[in-house]
Amino acid sequence: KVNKKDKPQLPPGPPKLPIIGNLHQIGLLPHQSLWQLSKRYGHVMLLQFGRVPAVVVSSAEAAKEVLKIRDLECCSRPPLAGSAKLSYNNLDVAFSPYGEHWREMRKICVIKLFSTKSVQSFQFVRDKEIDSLIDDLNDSSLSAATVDVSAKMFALTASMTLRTAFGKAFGGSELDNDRFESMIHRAQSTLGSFAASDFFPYVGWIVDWLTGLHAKFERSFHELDDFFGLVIDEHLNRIPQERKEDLVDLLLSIERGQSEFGEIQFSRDCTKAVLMDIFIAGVDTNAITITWAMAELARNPRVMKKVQDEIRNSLKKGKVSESDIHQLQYLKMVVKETLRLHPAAPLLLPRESIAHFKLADYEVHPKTLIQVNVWAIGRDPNYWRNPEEFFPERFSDSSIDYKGQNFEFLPFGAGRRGCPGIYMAMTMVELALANLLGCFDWKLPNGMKETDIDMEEVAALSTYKKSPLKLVPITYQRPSEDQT
Ligand code: HEM
Repeated sequence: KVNKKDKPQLPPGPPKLPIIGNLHQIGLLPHQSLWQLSKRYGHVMLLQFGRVPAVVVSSAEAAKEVLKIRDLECCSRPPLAGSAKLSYNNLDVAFSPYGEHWREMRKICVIKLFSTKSVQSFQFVRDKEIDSLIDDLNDSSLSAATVDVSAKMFALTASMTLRTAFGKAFGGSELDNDRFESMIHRAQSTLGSFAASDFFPYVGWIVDWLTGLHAKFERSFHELDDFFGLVIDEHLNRIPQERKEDLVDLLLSIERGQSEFGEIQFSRDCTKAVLMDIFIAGVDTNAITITWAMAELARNPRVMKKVQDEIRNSLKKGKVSESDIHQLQYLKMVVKETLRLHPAAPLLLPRESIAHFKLADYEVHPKTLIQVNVWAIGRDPNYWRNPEEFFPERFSDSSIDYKGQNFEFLPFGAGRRGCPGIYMAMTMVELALANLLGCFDWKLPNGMKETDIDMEEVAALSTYKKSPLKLVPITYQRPSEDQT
């Protein structure tokens, strides 16, 4: 006889329907549906997505257990159809399961591609892109034109990433801006899709064929693959004198065995899979963060003025450069506050347990999908006073940072699978924002009030602002005594 007290207890969760389990309870914004469910069933809850058990974590304490104390048990990724397709069968970093391949690929990212030294070596790229952005916005200011900030920020981060990774500008000959943007969004939506084959083994693929999801995955894969193939061919055919080393050159040298990373077979597909990660992780997340920050500032004129004053008074010059950013403490708080309310990946990337373990006294079995709702944790009144308010001052005199040590604030995740691109991301985001705010004042278009700014979200792999943010830039004229 087993005493009831000694029986392993599974986490609580909502009742489920036959076959689909709880899938019907996940709406278009899964982080919000899961947040509502967690209010009823607790900060560690168990759901069933078709045949797959899923544990959803919605508190800092449980997040710490998953991402720190039990990191090793929780650091794999589930085999999902969309990500497997785009990552050349999980040859990349972000979606590959825990193991030797992932460890080596991650090492390449941390030591080579996204290291401080590598990011700093591309400062000239970011400088040039900021110059063109400022010129462009000055033109809009002259004609008092309304600017689509969301689209501009996408173009900016796409150009910065493309030129860093591929040595080529956004809107090059093969891909115009619109095609490039839809290619990225299609890939995002492929990676963020719920495929029937993910949750219904053996039969789900039939549903994916019938609904056209399979064809969507194939299309997205082929357009990315063709693009990467073209870029790689261009690099291979370049005459040596024209070479200016970018991330593709680095990956090709690893492929040729000309580097210290010899533990895995680094094939052409590995190169393409890492390029896919850089694209997907690097472009949209940064653009989304800058756009949310601008939307919050446009809604909060007090904060907008305070951050502009900081930039203009402490730097006493027009364009802000990277070496100036450390002086802008309030700007850094604005970025943190944006990441708290609008983490680009509100449920992080999905994890999968690889062993049996206990979480808050509940049993978790191997092969359980694990989702950490950092969006809900960032809005939890247990950790944040007036959590819905955009109030960057909450970070002054506080050591809370986004680097994965403070579990109430996890926009980049934490632990072994935490984001390795934090430095690259923050360099781009802070530089772009400092220049948007230092060089321009921002007005709302005709007759619009602050409260009219729509903050609705759309979820794909990342969660972005549903309606594009439209604002009118006005070039800031520095008072003449400051012009030195
Ligand atoms: C504001 C910008 C960004 C945000 C909010 C962000 C957020 C995240 C999050 C939440 C994860 C999953 C962490 C986890 O599972 O614990 C992640 C993973 C990752 N990010 Fe970022 N990221 C950003 C920018 C970047 C950039 C610029 C790069 C590089 C180009 C990058 C590369 C990656 C990679 C490769 C992974 C997978 C790591 C792994 O599975 O080992 N990210 N990021």
